[in-house]
Amino acid sequence: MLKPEPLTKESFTPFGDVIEAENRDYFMINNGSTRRYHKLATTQVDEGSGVIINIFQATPLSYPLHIMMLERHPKGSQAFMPLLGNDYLVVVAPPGEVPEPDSIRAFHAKASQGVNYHRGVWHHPVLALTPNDQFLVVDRDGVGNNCDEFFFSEQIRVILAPN
Ligand SMILES: NC(=O)N[C@@H](O)C(=O)O
Ligand code: NI
Repeated sequence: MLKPEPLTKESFTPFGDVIEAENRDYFMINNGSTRRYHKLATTQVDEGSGVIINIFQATPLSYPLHIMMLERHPKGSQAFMPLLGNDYLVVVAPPGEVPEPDSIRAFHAKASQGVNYHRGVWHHPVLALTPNDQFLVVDRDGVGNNCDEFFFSEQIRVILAPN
């Protein structure tokens, strides 16, 4: 059974960045009225591609969830930031030719935390916990395929239990 662990900058390092203000460095801007939590994550795109900003509106899958597939974006990073104040789940595996079932990890992301998957990191499509939840998504826009999907064989039973 795959149980989500708390999402922290340190624990997520093999997969990308955590976008959050809590306990992060900042400097003051706008004449002292604003804290700038600077460069919490960086976007990665291949030569000649651009970075776009989207909103994903997602509905929860049913849990416990049989993780049947993971995907990766070989040409660029992909960041998710919750917009409506809800926690969500993140399921990832390290970059590699195919995702290794034993290396799959799940994280419980707080509503104040975003994630930035580095290019090539295997991840499950967005896992909302609240109906019609919305996320700001920053990712790559360019020519060519930027989404590889990998489906596990029937015998591989990775079950995500959120609580
Ligand atoms: N396919 C798509 O745009 N969404 C996925 O990449 C995802 O990570 O949710
Ligand atoms: Ni994705």
